[in-house]
Amino acid sequence: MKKITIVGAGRVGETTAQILAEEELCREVALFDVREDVPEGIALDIVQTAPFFEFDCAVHGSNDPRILKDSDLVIVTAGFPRKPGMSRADVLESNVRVIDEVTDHILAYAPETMVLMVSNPVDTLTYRVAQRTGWSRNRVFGQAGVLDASRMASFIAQETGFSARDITTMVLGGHGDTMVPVPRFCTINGVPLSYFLPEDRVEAIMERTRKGGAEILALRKNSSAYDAPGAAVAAMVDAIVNNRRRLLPCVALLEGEYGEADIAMGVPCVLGEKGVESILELELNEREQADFTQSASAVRSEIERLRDIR
Ligand SMILES: NC(=O)C1=CN([C@@H]2O[C@H](COP(=O)(O)OP(=O)(O)OC[C@H]3O[C@@H](n4cnc5c(N)ncnc54)[C@H](O)[C@@H]3O)[C@@H](O)[C@H]2O)C=CC1
Ligand SMILES: O=C([O-])CC(=O)C(=O)O
Repeated sequence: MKKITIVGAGRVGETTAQILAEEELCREVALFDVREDVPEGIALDIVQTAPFFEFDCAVHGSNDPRILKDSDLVIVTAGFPRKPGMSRADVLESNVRVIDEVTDHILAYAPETMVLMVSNPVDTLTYRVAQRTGWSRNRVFGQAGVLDASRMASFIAQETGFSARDITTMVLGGHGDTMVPVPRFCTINGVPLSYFLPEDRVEAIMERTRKGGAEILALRKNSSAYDAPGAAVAAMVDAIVNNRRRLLPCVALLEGEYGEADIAMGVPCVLGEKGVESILELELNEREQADFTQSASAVRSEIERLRDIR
């Protein structure tokens, strides 16, 4: 992949840019932000780490949206993070305005690109971008489940003492308090989680995962998470640029899968060079499906609020 543009040179945008450059996941990382001079400053700072990390990927920043030209992938991290005590949905109205403006830049300057949404509430804003662009669902998708699954894996690692490298987890649904961790699909090097942990501990880990973003926000105080979010976005980028066809939970537009349509939310997807190549429809048990449906209602109520925003 030649060029990746990150829109929103804030905490998540900067962390992501640094990882993309370090891992040489493209030849050029571009940063766009409305804060005067800031994207140029961040780009310069990242470029100066090149001798340490031994990369020669170019990094540029600008306040001019024409920097989006020729992007193969645009990652959108622009907009307001929530503050302690708020839900992600509480920034919907403020962030829709930002995202509509960003989408118009994408349509004007990068009409051939794929779009990876990060800004919250990510399910509803992914839906908004898909509606406004009219692009096919392989090209417009979002990051949530990769992060939520990594949180769940880290909690399981702490609880069991096993390496996080050996832990595979699955979190579906909307990226909010109704997200759906699925312990039935979690293993430690292929061994089901239930072999190691009793049900009440698994339930506690599921609950901590659902509140994982809020836990960090409460501790960091002036910022929501950005280290693990940046790494999660980079993992998705790696799957795309290397055409790995990884099975990852992504925010995707549903067309009947899991009994839902006209909505974007987290489902297991095959992620490769064309973006979301397909959606895997797992057979959920009764509780998992009920939780997924409840999560879809929460996302749908946000999507309904979009109608009142001009
Ligand atoms: N999907 C996920 O898993 C995660 C999503 N997020 C979300 O990502 C977003 C960014 O979070 P942070 O980086 O911590 O926030 P931040 O406040 O550090 O950065 C946001 C940046 O967006 C820029 N911006 C605002 N309006 C813009 C516009 N019209 N065009 C271009 N840039 C614009 C701001 O100037 C700022 O630099 C938030 O909505 C947050 O909730 C954060 C972590 C994980
Ligand atoms: O908690 C937030 O608002 C940011 C986010 O989405 C996360 O860290 O999961």
